[in-house]
Amino acid sequence: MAVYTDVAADELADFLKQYDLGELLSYKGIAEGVENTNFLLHTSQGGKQASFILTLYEKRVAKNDLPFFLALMTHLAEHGINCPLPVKGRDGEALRELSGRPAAIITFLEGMWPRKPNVTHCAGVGAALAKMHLAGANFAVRRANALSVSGWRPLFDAASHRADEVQPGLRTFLAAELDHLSSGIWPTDLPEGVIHADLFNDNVFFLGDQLSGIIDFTFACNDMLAYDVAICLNAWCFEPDHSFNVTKARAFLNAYGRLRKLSEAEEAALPLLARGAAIRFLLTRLVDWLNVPPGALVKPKDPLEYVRKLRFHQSVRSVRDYGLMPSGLVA
Ligand SMILES: Nc1ncnc2c1ncn2[C@@H]1O[C@H](COP(=O)(O)OP(=O)(O)OP(=O)(O)O)[C@@H](O)[C@H]1O
Ligand SMILES: N[C@@H](CCO)C(=O)O
Repeated sequence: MAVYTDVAADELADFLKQYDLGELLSYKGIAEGVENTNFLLHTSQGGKQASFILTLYEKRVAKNDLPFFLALMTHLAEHGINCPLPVKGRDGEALRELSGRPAAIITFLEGMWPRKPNVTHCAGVGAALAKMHLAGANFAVRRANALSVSGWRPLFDAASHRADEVQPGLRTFLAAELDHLSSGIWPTDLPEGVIHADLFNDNVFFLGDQLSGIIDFTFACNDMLAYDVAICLNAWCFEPDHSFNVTKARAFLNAYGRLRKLSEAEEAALPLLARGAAIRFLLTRLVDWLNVPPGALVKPKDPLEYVRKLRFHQSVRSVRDYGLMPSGLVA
């Protein structure tokens, strides 16, 4: 996360009076991330210290969607997924307002996100993603994916006139890819469920090589489960020089498939879904790159990383290129 909205100490102390979290010892803004404002809080109660995360929801989050995210975290935690839990105030409410923004406190998760993901991390993520998909199966609340195909064109329109400032030719490249993906080829009949939709390495915590939990459900929604797999292929299976690491992909896909087997149709759609996932993050990054709010504590993420990833997916012919032997074929 980042810090877009400042919170004064007395304002926060007043805010915390609505909770049973004890006395505020300290708080600080978290510079990581790009979407929302986050603070790490330390409180003390009866001589015991505790840590929490306070989130102020910013630009891309619709207020009406917040109950979905908070209920989802509770549901997943109740179904064996280690994720933060929303903290309720004395009035039983987890969602309220602070500094003019919707705000919630969530529990602190131990662990570190991996700066240099290895094959073991990728396998851990595959298993965690499959567990999350299975755990979300009976979650009754629904939220459409605002950042699927129909959400990409408005992002393009907002940024395309300046795209060539970031890389010459980028506008034409994006326009052609968008036309292709919105030409009626996007799958509509693959298995759906609750997806995380942003399971990047900074949203997955590990203790050593052991996955300890997942965070940041502010893009979670109902969509194709295989689309979440495609997002992770983008986020976890490329090297810092943006070359694709098929060993990581194989480890990730095999670990996922051991818990939730991809159907033949899902496997066949994976290259297309990976292209869609790449353009989704390319576009949000491009918009953010060109629109850093003055004074915000945030480091925008590089959109061009996703141009290279997208070019790779454009060259993929089947899941074999992702390290998987297609179902139905004998190895
Ligand atoms: N429940 C938590 N427990 C511990 N640390 C947390 C927790 N939630 C957030 N953090 C810390 O805050 C950072 C940013 O959080 P988060 O990824 O939710 O922000 P964001 O702005 O939504 O980021 P992104 O750019 O990934 O969308 C995390 O990388 C982590 O260091
Ligand atoms: N995980 C995203 C940021 C949040 O949407 C990215 O790396 O672009």
